[in-house]
Amino acid sequence: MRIVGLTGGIASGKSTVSNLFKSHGVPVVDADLVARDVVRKGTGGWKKVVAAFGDDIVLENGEIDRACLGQIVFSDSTKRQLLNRLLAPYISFGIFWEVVKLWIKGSKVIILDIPLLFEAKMDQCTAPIIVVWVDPETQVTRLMARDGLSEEQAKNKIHAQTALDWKKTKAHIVINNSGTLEETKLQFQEVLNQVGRPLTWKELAFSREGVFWILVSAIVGLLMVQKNLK
Ligand SMILES: CC(C)(COP(=O)(O)OP(=O)(O)OC[C@H]1O[C@@H](n2cnc3c(N)ncnc32)[C@H](O)[C@@H]1O)[C@@H](O)C(=O)NCCC(=O)NCCS
Ligand SMILES: Nc1ncnc2c1ncn2[C@@H]1O[C@H](COP(=O)(O)OP(=O)(O)OP(=O)(O)O)[C@@H](O)[C@H]1O
Repeated sequence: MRIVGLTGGIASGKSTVSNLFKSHGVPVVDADLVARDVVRKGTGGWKKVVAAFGDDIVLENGEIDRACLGQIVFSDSTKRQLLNRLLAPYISFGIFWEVVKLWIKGSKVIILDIPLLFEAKMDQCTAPIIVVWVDPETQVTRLMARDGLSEEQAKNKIHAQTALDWKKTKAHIVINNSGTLEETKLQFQEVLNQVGRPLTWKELAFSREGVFWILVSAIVGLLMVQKNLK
């Protein structure tokens, strides 16, 4: 199985690119969705977060007030690190489980769309790594427009993440999403070809079929050895 890492900065265009993958039939594990699931009312993650940040971040319906928690953690790095530490085990397990489900289905190539790929050290389990890059001005403008933020709020969120230019240096593939959607789609075609090339032996061995054939070969080998010993 090939697990492709898709990362970037906030509002750099990860979801835009992951939607292109989905529309070409390539399954995507979205870490932001997993991160939402693990703090649903009553879950273990919810309990940890409420115990650490207090009832002020809980809405009347019992769910976490994400906007309020976001305001706290995006302007205070100590609190952000605390939130990351509390949720990391739940998010890692949630991602692992989503990958296992796709493995069981027989998917050979999957995309892991995760903003904190390097910070969570998940870059070690993914290859190739795609970084969706955007120039700093466009990033601020798109983030302000999408989330209705002031320039200061948008910059706070951007600076809460590892620099996008650094992530770019760690990428196997860079998609420059600073231009139009059409320009991004043109780059995407080439990326799709690269991602879809035949699996390596190692990737094949970790696919569902690979494990099946390894097991069959081991059983046949054992039977032959037993037969020869008789
Ligand atoms: C702070 C929270 C409540 C804000 O929720 P909100 O709905 O406003 O934003 P959403 O979850 O859609 O995230 C939007 C983007 O913010 C960025 N972001 C989210 N969490 C973090 C973080 N801890 N550090 C840096 N950037 C982050 C990502 O680029 C993400 O794509 C939420 O992001 C959260 O619970 N974050 C901690 C979990 C986490 O690490 N998520 C990232 C997935 S690995
Ligand atoms: N090439 C483009 N041209 C114009 N707008 C774009 C382009 N790419 C993305 N956008 C817009 O920019 C915003 C951010 O894009 P997107 O949601 O894909 O980013 P993201 O990296 O997934 O964000 P997040 O980190 O918050 O999950 C969206 O409103 C999207 O419609």
